[in-house]
Amino acid sequence: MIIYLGGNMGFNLKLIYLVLDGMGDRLSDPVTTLESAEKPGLDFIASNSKCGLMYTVGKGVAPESDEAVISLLGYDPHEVYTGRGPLEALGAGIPIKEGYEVAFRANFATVDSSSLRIIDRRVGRSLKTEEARKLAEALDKMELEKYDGYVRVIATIGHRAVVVIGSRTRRLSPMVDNNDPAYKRVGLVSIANQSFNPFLKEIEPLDNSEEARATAELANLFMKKSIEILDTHPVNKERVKRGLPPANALLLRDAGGSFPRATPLGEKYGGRFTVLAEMPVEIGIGRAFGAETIVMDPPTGRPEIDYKIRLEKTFEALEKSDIVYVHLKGPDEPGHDGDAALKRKRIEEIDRHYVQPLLARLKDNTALLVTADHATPPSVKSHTDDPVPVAFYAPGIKADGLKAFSEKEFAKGSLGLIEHGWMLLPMVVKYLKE
Ligand SMILES: O=C(O)[C@H](O)COP(=O)(O)O
Repeated sequence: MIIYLGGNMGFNLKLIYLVLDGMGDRLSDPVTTLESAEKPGLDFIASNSKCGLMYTVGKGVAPESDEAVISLLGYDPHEVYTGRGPLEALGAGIPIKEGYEVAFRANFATVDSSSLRIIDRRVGRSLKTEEARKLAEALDKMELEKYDGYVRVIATIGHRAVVVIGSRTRRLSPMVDNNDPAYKRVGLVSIANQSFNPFLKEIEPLDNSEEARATAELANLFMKKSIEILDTHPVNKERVKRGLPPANALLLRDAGGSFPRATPLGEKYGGRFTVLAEMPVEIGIGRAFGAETIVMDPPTGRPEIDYKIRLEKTFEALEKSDIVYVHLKGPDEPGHDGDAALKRKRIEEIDRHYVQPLLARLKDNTALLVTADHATPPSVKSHTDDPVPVAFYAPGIKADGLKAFSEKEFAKGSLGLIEHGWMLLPMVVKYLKE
């Protein structure tokens, strides 16, 4: 990975780029989570910034986080994207052999093992990372009967995992469908389905190549064998005894067989670029795009401690960087679960323990850009294509003086409606260098 070590090329201001995962709701929601939350820090930013709304990838696209984050970093995902699987693999520290291996993002899930009906795509969010590790170990290095095939399975955080399907002798292809019906594959990109038939699908090749056919066959072989092994695994037996759902299948999505080839972040913006991330996919993006990438431990459930650590790391990184991108997962999960009260609490926690103390310490050599990678409205329980709020605060900037940090209020902002997330950062960097 290339990390740009060049000096600060003309930055007059440094930048903290704060992205709150899934923070936005629907513009059409009667009251959005942001509107109902107590968040004096974000509201201060709203009244002292230039504000607007932004489609993070484009109108009509309900993006997954990875394509949205790539876009927020200033790259058109249609040009550089190679699938989420390899980014998750890079985040988990797994190399992939381009041409002979295909990586998928995977979810441990609960299914009815005879009908293959999906009971819960995330094992009720009750699977501990330690349990997932044991289950993954039972599947990892599985040999497949065809095409000299084999599998790597690595658990990452909670129910999340990476699955790599490989062949020792045959070339494989990422052009295969998801077996996870919650995401529709369009080319290499996946789009969240707002409703779907809850059954595990067979993986289909997406083109007529031998490589795609072989990859789909190997993935389906793995699926069958993995359900047999998981269903009777002691971790699952123990979970069922305790009244918990078993993690007895893996949902695969977002196959990819290579890493993005793009100008590294530091070189693109002519400065030192750091990414602070807690989830494997954002860690993978930081690494794939050549940023200095700082891994934050997953949240412990004690926000006052977790955000204090994140804040310290932000300021440490700022010492050595021109741009520090900080990705906080907080609001996204309760959005997916339709839990509006918890989403509100997550935003309030970030405000109290991260944003307010950050504002108190912000020096006049630093600007702040705050937005979300997509909306995850509790009213929909999935990502949507709604535009998200974006605020740019810089010392001395002519602010819009908006009353609150919210979707509807930001529709009045001077930044207007930004059509693509990738337009934002180049514009901001130009300002930082003026
Ligand atoms: O939480 C995650 O990993 C993703 O952002 C959402 O993925 P999911 O729909 O599989 O929960």
